Amino acid sequence: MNPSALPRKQKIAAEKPKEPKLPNLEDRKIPTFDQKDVTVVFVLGGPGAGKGTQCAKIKEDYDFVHLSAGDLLREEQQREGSQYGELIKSYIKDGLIVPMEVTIVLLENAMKDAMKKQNKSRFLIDGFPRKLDQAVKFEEAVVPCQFVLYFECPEEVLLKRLLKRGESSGRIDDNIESIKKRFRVFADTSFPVIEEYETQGKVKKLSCENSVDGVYDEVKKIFDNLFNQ
Ligand SMILES: Nc1ncnc2c1ncn2[C@@H]1O[C@H](COP(=O)(O)OP(=O)(O)O)[C@@H](O)[C@H]1O
Ligand SMILES: O=c1ccn([C@@H]2O[C@H](COP(=O)(O)OP(=O)(O)O)[C@@H](O)[C@H]2O)c(=O)[nH]1
Ligand SMILES: [Mg+2]
Repeated sequence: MNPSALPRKQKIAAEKPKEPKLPNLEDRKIPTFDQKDVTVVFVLGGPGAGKGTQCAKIKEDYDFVHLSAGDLLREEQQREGSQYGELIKSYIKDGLIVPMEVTIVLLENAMKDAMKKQNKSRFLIDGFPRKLDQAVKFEEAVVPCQFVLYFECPEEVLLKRLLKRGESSGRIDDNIESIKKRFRVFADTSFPVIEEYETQGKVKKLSCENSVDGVYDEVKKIFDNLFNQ
């Protein structure tokens, strides 16, 4: 149908939705928080490595707040009236990395909220940063991380776990097509973040092939050394 034949209201709906305006972080050169007051641990690993599972256990034992970047993005995607809903959905489905401005603002707001309402100062940031520029910007604008907890895992183990999780997660990216894209993005874009932190001597690497409790025993060795229970 010729769009000029449509009444005005329908014409607008037929147009491609405009890209939403992103928060501007360019001028944010001074971190919001001082590293002396706020502890951030980045928890990284391929999709399905067990980041969320282990963070749920750590937060119980060591008084951390668990902030999953993926969960915050999914919440924002579903929030009524969000200008980023469509954008987030399409990036997640394709396993791509949502523009960092959106994720950083969601994380920073969640941190402020937990500090104010729960008086917390220790944060596990799960599944972020997934790209070098995100790591640089977060440390510049929010707070530098103390260290990176990296769960190493072969792809065949990750694949098995994700397909199993997909039976009940309802996630639009726990299907074979999206999983393959996520593996590619992890290897090409996210792994360099871990390599960069390795050069800074900040990575604590663990295998995640053991049972949940077996992996957690290794996690505990690291956290017992650093934090009071
Ligand atoms: N050590 C483990 N052994 C077996 N299955 C695990 C282990 N850790 C997590 N899982 C399962 O694998 C899936 C992915 O774990 P999850 O914590 O969601 O990983 P991530 O957040 O890294 O994607 C979940 O279904 C979880 O129950
Ligand atoms: O900092 C982030 C974290 C997540 N994501 C998106 O959210 C998806 C799911 O991330 P999550 O960490 O929840 O997946 P997991 O690794 O836990 O399976 C990713 O594939 C990305 O599309 C993103 O864009 N930026
Ligand atoms: Mg997760």
